[in-house]
Amino acid sequence: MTAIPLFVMMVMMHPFVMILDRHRRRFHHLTAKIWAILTISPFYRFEFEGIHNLPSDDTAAVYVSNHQSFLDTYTLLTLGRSFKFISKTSIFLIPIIGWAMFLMGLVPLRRMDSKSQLECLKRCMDFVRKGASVFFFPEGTRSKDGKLGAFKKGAFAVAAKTEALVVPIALMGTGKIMPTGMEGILNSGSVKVVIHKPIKGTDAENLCTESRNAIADTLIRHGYGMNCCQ
Ligand SMILES: CCCCCCCCCCCCCCCC(=O)OC[C@@H](O)COP(=O)(O)O
Repeated sequence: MTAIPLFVMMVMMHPFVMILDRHRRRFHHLTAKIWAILTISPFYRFEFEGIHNLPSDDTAAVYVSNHQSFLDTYTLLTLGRSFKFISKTSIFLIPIIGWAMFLMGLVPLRRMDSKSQLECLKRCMDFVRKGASVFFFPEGTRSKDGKLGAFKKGAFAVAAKTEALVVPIALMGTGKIMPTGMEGILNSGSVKVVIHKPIKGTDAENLCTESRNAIADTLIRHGYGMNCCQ
């Protein structure tokens, strides 16, 4: 159980983090990276392709990826980038993990609540304008069959308004290891993450289509299907 000592360290360092690195909070993301590596390494191999496409950590960007499993966030945390996940509020209620998410500055979202959606997008634009990055799962929920679903436009509206880079990422294999609805089991398997070239633009529709097509191409190349054509 590595989370408790790491969380205590986060709490002790938090005042310094808020004084010295209020928006990106890189110390907390480094702690989360260590926690994620220690938590998943005993269970599955994970590899990254296209690491050279990752903007530097001091470049504000909007990261987007497909969503297959809770293991997606663990795997992405190992990248050590200080991007702020947009997360459904219920995950913030998990002891230690949720508290750490709060200290990291992750963004809560009540998915069915339009006021919360607006508040979430405002917070994301504020983060990006202050040099921090954000991470969206534009499908809004985990895929039940590994196939790519329709993308919501929120992430791309943030990028279009702030003219921040969009970094499309394709995740493969997490849904096989921990399928949606079967969080109690861990099947054997491995994970591959493909980081695509960043995209820039001021048209949210185009940013959405280009990002989804990049991710879809990779999923199709690796034998995953599509649930719908956006
Ligand atoms: C103390 C050690 C450090 C701990 C660091 C913890 C960091 C945890 C980061 C968690 C980020 C969670 C992002 C979740 C995004 C989200 O909310 O996606 C929705 C799906 O998932 C679940 O929805 P559904 O598939 O509809 O059930």
